[in-house]
Amino acid sequence: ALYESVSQLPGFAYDFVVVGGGTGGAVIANRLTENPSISVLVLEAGVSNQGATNIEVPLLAPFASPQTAYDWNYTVVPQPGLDGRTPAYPRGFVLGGSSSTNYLTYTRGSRDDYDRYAAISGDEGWSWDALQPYIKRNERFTPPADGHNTTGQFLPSAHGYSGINAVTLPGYPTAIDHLVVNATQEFGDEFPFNLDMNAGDVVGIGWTQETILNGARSSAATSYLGDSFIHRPNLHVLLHAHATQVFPDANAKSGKQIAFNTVEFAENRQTRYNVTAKKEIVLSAGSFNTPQLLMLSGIGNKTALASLGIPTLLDLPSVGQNMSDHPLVANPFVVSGTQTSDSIFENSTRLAADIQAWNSSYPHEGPLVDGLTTLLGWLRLPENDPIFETYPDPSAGPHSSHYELIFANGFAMPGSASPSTGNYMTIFSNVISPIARGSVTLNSTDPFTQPLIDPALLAHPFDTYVVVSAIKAARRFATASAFKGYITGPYEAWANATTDDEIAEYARSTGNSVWHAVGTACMSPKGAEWGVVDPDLKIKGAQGLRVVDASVIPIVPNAHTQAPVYIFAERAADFIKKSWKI
Ligand SMILES: Cc1cc2nc3c(=O)[nH]c(=O)nc-3n(C[C@H](O)[C@H](O)[C@H](O)COP(=O)(O)OP(=O)(O)OC[C@H]3O[C@@H](n4cnc5c(N)ncnc54)[C@H](O)[C@@H]3O)c2cc1C
Repeated sequence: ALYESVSQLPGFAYDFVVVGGGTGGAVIANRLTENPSISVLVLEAGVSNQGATNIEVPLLAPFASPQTAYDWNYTVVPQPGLDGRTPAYPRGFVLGGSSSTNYLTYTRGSRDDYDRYAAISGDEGWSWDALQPYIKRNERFTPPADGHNTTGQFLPSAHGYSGINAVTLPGYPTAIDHLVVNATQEFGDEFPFNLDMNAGDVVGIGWTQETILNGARSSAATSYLGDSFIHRPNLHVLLHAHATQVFPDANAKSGKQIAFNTVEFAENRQTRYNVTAKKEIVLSAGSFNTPQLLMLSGIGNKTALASLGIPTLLDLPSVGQNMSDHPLVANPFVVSGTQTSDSIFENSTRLAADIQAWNSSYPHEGPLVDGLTTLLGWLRLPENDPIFETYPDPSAGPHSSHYELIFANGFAMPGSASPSTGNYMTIFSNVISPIARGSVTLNSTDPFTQPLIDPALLAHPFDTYVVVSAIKAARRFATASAFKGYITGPYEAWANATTDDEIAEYARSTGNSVWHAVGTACMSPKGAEWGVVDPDLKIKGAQGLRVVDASVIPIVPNAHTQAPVYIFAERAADFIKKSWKI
């Protein structure tokens, strides 16, 4: 059942209390309540996902955040790699979390990513091969909204058809689709076509798979907490409930490990309540809010906690550290065609008509049924690139990339307003194998003050080198004969950036994040001196406290991060079921 107010809540003791009804938390809530004798309460700080056009309609995703009622409205600390700028860093403040407001691309990452997680954690169960059943449990591959023939657009055998979260291929043709595919044929050596980047080897450019069902967003809220699950009598989901601290069990016998069983939360940031977890508390508040909640509860770096007057319960210096993220730079081109998203967004009458057409059809129809991109790709620097004489290759392996190119059929530059006229194609160039590491630290003991978020964007010379290489690659790609007569030239902001230094300065002055921060409650081997959680995602030195969200992922993958979070959460649900024999 879904509750809008504490006054409706039937009780204050549950087997499991899940903090955060987002991507990871929704999976846990769903899987644990498959057993009708197990009770679960989800505390979600944010609002309902129902009836929000910018959440439901895929092409409108960029309007769901930042600076909206569905966003935490965070900004980052000044970024030296971005000329000291402080971009907004969106996070979903809504049921479904960031899966309700993200840009819908479904990418799992590479075989190498997961094999590296297995090596880092010392648990073979995190390897690509071992995770296949969990990938399939998450995914329900469905036909695209327009029902077109998808032969040659994906590898059917790599997909799951009976999972919970819907995945599909683009359902409305765009003006650039065949141009991009043709360019991969012309430049096959440097920019090969990849039939399915979700089959283990990401290298190459291919069709974007998206978390969309019949032309509408498929989020953790519409899938794992959808109508067929949220009415389970043993599942209670409370909105506007912001967890402020977790406490040890007052009655627990003092042993080696501290046992946690109480969550304090505030309704609408006001009245505080306590709720008891009879079995476990699961933290799924995301890469920024999970470490914040841990530190507010006395779990973190002892010295840092002491400086804020917080007594330390568990000295875990890795809490909030080790953040890795994907820096993004947008490269818009001016185009001669008029069939771009600009023609929709620059004309309010056209936009209203397209929304009307979307609303009055099911499966939904028209140009709004897809996210911002219908094709994207993952690419490596050349093997003999001179940069590797200075820095060892940080990529996860040969099936992995150093940078990503994303193709958007219109103007898109996060943090900058779109021009009011004209037609564009944007190629994003993103750093996928960053060396820089960022952090989340407490600014205040007030749980409603945002933590200090430092994603360390372009903070390492290697990362800047990669982004410059990626921008130059985007330019080379755009010279394919497929684009002749279509692309008329680079958009003014970067038209004059030609030397490497000028291109780096363009990156610093316009760059942003792809919003994939991970690693702030990193998993490490059992008994390791570093790390925050064991490979079973339990907090080191604690009982009754687990983390299931993006923060446990040790290094940012060759992926937009929702699918990796779903995959981690599916395995985590199995850990919990096994350890409680439920
Ligand atoms: C704008 C944007 C675009 C993105 N685009 C893509 C994309 O196209 N494809 C992709 O794969 N990934 C994308 N991502 C990244 C991806 O969505 C996230 O990595 C993933 O959803 C994170 O899952 P999570 O479970 O860690 O956190 P979330 O899904 O964010 O869930 C955390 C939940 O906890 C709640 N919460 C936080 N603190 C508290 C508290 N103290 N008490 C109670 N509740 C709390 C939050 O409100 C939220 O609901 C994007 C992200 C953003 C923000």
